[in-house]
Amino acid sequence: MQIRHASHPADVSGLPKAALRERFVADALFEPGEQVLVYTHEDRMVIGGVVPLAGSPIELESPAELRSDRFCDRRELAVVQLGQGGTVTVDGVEYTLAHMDVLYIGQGTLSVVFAANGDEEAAFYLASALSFSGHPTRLVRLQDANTTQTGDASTANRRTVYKHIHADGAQSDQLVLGITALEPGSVWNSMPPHTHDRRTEIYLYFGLPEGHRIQHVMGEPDDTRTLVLSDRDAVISPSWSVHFGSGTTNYAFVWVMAGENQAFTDMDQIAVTALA
Ligand SMILES: O=C(O)C(=O)C[C@H](O)C(=O)CO
Ligand SMILES: [Zn+2]
Repeated sequence: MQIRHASHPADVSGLPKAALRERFVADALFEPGEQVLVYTHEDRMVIGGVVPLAGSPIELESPAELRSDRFCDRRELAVVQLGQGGTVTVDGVEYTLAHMDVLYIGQGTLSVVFAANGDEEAAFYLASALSFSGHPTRLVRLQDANTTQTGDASTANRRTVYKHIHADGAQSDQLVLGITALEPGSVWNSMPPHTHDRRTEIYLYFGLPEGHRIQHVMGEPDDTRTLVLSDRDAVISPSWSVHFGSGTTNYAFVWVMAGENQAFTDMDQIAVTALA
């Protein structure tokens, strides 16, 4: 498992671009036939990818760094289907996840097995936080997620925000998770920008066609840094950092938060004119 340390904003300001990427970007998460995990000390979140091949299920392993027999001994886990479909079997109960469906798996779960469904591509994105009170495992299909339309085509930020795991949806200890999808012609996410000093947030961009890129912006509002990201790259946003970006076409991303509270609207809005 890769380990990323927590960062102070003053250290990040002058980091060379390669070091900035090493600290905050997680790429190559989706390797055929493998489980890839990244641990960040920012709110002790873990993200990763599992890509089972047809006929070869993958059982979630607990990395040595967690010092726990099973991955969910002290953790809750969210699984998002980024591919076409696949199944997740949680303590013997099988759930089928279609594209953009999310499965919440509670702390105390003993076994999690990922499998492909025939020839469909199964690409499971994993996001986890510490948890000490096992909430029930729950499948939230895309069509059952809380849905909000926001932004405007005239400012190229028309988008749909789907919330799967949140205070009024699937219950969790810390995780708040959803998916935002930009409409054709709209490219700006999370615009106008915000911070939330009470929560870390991680974005995983997907649905970006071949040949396109995302310009992701992080850093303190008056000292921003830019990262060029590709399809299925993730980027860690410490609680002090803005997190917004623009694509060369429309795209979607999974956002997941953990920390002090679960109030989605607890954001400190930042005027576009205050960015530097
Ligand atoms: O496009 C958006 O706006 C978002 O998706 C914002 C994220 O959900 C977020 O940053 C929540 O704190
Ligand atoms: Zn946010």
